Amino acid sequence: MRNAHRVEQVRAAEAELMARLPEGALMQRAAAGLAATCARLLTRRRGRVYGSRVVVLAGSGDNGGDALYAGAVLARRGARVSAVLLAPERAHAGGLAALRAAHGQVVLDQEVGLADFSRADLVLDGIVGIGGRGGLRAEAVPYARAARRGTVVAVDVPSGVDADTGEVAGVALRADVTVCFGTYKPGLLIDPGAGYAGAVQLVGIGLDLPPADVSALQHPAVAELLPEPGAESDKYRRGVVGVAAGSATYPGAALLAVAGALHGGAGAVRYVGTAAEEVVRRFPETLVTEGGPAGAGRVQAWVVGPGGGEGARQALAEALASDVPVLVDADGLTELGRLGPGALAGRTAPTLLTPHTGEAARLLAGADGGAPPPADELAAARLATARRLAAAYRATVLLKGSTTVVADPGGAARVNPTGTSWLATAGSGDVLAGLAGSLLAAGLPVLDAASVAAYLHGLAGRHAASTPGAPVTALQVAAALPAVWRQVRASATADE
Ligand SMILES: NC(=O)C1=CN([C@@H]2O[C@H](COP(=O)(O)OP(=O)(O)OC[C@H]3O[C@@H](n4cnc5c(N)ncnc54)[C@H](O)[C@@H]3O)[C@@H](O)[C@H]2O)[C@@H](O)CC1
Ligand SMILES: [K+]
Repeated sequence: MRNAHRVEQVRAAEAELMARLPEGALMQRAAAGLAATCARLLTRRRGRVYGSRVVVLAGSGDNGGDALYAGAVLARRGARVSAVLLAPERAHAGGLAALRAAHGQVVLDQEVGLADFSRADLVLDGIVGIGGRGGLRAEAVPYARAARRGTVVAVDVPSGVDADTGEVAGVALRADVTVCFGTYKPGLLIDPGAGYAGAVQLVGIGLDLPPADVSALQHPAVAELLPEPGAESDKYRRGVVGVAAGSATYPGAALLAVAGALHGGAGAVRYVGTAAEEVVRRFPETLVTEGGPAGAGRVQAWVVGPGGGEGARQALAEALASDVPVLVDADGLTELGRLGPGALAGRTAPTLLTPHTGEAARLLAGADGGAPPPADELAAARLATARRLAAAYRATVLLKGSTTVVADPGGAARVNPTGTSWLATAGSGDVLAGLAGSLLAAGLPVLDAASVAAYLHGLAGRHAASTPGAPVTALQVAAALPAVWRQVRASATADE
């Protein structure tokens, strides 16, 4: 599990540790870790550190201090290091002195700085870290825009990315590698910020941290959560997932949701809706029932809404009246947006909403009574949007898109690290809904079911795309689920 903490949590932990350590010790730890990563990258790129060109972009705070100290270490190993000071009168005094003592150059002319930047083997972005507010200031913008040939290493966070949210106001430095200190920051895991961070490496500095603000699953945690049948399990004990999906207009959604559900670990899939004939023809193992969820017999979770069309309203009402977890997707979300949060008020079991940003906009409008906010604004503030919806509907929300975010009404949040743009294909959301519903029926808590589903779905998208090396269909994503399930399980066995 990758755990990320907000700036205020990091600051509190740092203050507590600094009080027990000699002055500057923490910065030395950070700078040493940073310099070690830079040396590795230079060695990989040029065979050695000696003689390589390194540019340090140093802002006015401690982030610049880290970068200057790391620059000094590289200069002592023979790198030709120049530091571009973006606020010369406020540059970190200790870091600057260390760099000068190691015979590093200081550049004050922007033209020269930009030329150095463009031809450096390695650039250290120490303009601003967790103390950054708002977008990059004007003097730093040319560096974010300039062409460059070398590797950019961001110090703690790419400058211009909001550490708490991943939001980017204006331009930001695009890094190949980000070396962060003490803990991951949410902004390194959530797009658009995650897209600027490149590969993220964590350097421990000994912080004693509270529970994470946001976390991202990795293989071992997913492997532990995957449901596994015990010796006693029959199909009913393993859980039955009910899928109310598809309509005369969209029969395909039924097939795709069932395909996802069949691979999610529930013991059986019960389909209700108008596409029963097609479903059984394609997936004979599916149980089918005429009518709606109310008359369908006992299930352990409902999936309602994919391709639901005109029947979505009734199916939603019947599923929500049950006392089992309900996943609401697609047309079900449109209906829920019309009804507002009151429709979930009487629920005794968890509800999971799986909107993309357009559906999220309609849900927010349903909660606030206003006009739907622009979907691109919601996409740019993914964490805040998911949390806002979770709070308004008192439901767990899986907000789909580039970096899928899952937020619980209690405040816990997970971000999905396996996403891929291959999943932006018709019907892929139906597969995800079925998969997550199946994990709910198998007994996973709702935050786990949602985040494990997003994780497997992302891996399956990558797997399916890599096999033909071409665009994938949603059915191919569903078909890849067993392979990625095995891959995750195998990695856990290898770790044991
Ligand atoms: N506090 C600590 O103990 C440690 C801090 N460390 C480093 O210190 C950083 C935090 O240092 P600071 O609190 O000094 O903050 P930063 O260095 O991140 O930024 C604050 C400075 O940048 C300026 N600034 C704010 N927004 C800006 C913007 N948009 N564009 C340009 N300049 C802007 C501010 O005027 C201020 O001078 C961390 O990110 C990390 O790199 C590490 O050395 C580890 C230990
Ligand atoms: K930075």
